[in-house]
Amino acid sequence: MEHIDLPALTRAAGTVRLPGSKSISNRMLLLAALAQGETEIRDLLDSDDTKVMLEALKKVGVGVTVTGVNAYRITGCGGPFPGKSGDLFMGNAGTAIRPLTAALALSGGHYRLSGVPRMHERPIGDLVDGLRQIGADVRYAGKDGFPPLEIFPAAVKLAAPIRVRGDVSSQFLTALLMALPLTGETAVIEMTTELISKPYIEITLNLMSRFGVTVEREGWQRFTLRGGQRYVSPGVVHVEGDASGASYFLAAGAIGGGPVRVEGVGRGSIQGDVRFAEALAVMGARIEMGENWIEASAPATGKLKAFDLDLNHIPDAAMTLAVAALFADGPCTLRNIASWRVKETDRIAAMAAELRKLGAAVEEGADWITVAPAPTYSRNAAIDTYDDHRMAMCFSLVALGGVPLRINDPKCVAKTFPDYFDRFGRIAAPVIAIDGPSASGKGTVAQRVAETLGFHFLDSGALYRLTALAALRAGVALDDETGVAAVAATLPAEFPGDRILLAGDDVTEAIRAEEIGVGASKVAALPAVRTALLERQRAYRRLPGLVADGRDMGSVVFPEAPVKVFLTASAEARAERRHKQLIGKGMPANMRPLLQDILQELRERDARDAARSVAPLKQEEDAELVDTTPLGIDEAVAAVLDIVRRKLPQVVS
Ligand SMILES: Nc1ncnc2c1ncn2[C@@H]1O[C@H](COP(=O)(O)OP(=O)(O)O)[C@@H](O)[C@H]1O
Ligand SMILES: Nc1ccn([C@H]2C[C@H](O)[C@@H](COP(=O)(O)OP(=O)(O)O)O2)c(=O)n1
Repeated sequence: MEHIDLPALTRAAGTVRLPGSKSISNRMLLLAALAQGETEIRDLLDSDDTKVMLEALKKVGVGVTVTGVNAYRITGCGGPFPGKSGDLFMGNAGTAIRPLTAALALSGGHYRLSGVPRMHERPIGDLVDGLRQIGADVRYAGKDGFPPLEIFPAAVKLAAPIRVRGDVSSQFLTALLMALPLTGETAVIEMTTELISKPYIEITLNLMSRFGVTVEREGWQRFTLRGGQRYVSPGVVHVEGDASGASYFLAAGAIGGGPVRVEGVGRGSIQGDVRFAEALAVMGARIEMGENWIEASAPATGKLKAFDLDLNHIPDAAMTLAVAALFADGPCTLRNIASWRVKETDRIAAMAAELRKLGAAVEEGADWITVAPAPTYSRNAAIDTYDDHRMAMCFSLVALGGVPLRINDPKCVAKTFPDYFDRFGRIAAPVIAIDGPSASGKGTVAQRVAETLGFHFLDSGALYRLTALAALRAGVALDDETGVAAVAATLPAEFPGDRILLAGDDVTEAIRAEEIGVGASKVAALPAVRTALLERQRAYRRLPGLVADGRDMGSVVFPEAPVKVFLTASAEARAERRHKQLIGKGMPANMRPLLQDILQELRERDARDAARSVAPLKQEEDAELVDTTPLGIDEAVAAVLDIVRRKLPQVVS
């Protein structure tokens, strides 16, 4: 069985940009397709389900243009689909087949809808019944009540209210609501059973109103769509981040100190799961919220509080609380979570079994679970995930309590969050930041420390050197800020083994040339260049940890680094090292700069790196000074490892 081993972690801090919400992505695609005008959709989720929707829309005559990363222009039909026939493959995308069935049934064409075998086991009968009540001609091509479906043109009549069940899936109601404006007539929907997952209907109503169609609602029983309303493109729309996915990172901030900020959901969010932040606040976590972001930090007291909460409104995100409960100051009870029993797995049973492996005392009932924290937890427990993405994601948080563990079958996160563990590493992997002037030994020491600890290594100077070299090769002047920033943003660099490639060309040696060092120092003074390289550097933060060397590792790129070292040496010692390095490389004496010239150039570079307006080279207040003037390489490495041992005792044995 594949697995991932998470080390004992102590601190989580940083920023995560969330992937787009699946529910919102597919609703927006359909509404944009039915609307009059062009809609620019930004931050669309890149997943199997959205691909299915995009392909289907193209087949029935909707204009789809890719305008950027996760950005599309949808040319709406201003009414029913113009393509009057089509064979549409829906994969296993519930959020595509349900609303499309309704919209196609009202488009006056002949269509077939099918999917993977599992899709043909997922019920759609309540929706088909609803559509048949208004005269739509939808037939089962396989088993009654399930896809595949065949749809024929039919005359629709809306005289009587449409009566549908609400207790199986709220997606049937969503599908009808989104499609009915195609008729142009007044339509009424009445629920025959209690509606579940109301927050999802709120999302539907909210998005419909953004496209100009309002629904009158009497409680959750009766919905009226007045006739004569049409969808009109609102122009540019952004897909919110996935709020359930946000819960892991917010809990990470609450358990691991924080602050952890998620971007893509916030006060303006229309997803019910943002209320997870309220539950964390009940646990004492400090929560801040903006229109489009939420930030979580540990309680001021340092200890999370026990809770007893009804979590019916946030069943998915609530799983995260069951794991956070391990670090609370008393037993925690999660109530009204019966739906856990019928999700990807029986989540109550699965949660109880895996929490017990860690040593927590767990009690469970039909629709509740109580987790009593233990003073210490078993190390290196192997957690099973039951093919349930949320089990894998929640249990990653255990590591932040300083408890190493194994997570089996981690790839199950692909269902909603394929790069979850990379993103988790970007807020939780410890960073050792080593900054200092040229030839202080940063690169040599950082690399050795990384090898000793088994950590990843970032030579940030190499990125500035690559930028300078790439700019020179492209004929871009090194003081052309916009031009060089564009080069930096699209740097075609690769780092196979010990080599460095630029557009496939081996430049490992070329970027070490003195004139490229000077060029690097010049382009590094341009703010737009620094911004262009920022995220690229942060992406190096991965588990089990990172050693990063440069000028602003501790101040700008990884300000939350738990270990910050300022490595320096006298200018004379550094000039001498560079001189020796050149001799060591076999540079002939007649081509070698004189020691005094190296010293002069080094002083000029120090001055430029320290005087620039953005991210100047300086010792941060929380960085420890290591002066290597009197030290050999081994001693310098030992000095840094001593600091790591003191600050991160769990990573050095
Ligand atoms: N503490 C030290 N004592 C002597 N020489 C050193 C020491 N640290 C590094 N060096 C040597 O100095 C040169 C420059 O070191 P490097 O790691 O490239 O510095 P930086 O990355 O800070 O520019 C290398 O040849 C390296 O072997
Ligand atoms: N994090 C960083 C790393 C390097 N730079 C700039 C400043 C340096 O003069 C150049 C080259 O960096 P590099 O670390 O490769 O240079 P040295 O080996 O220390 O001479 O890039 C920076 O501004 N910020």
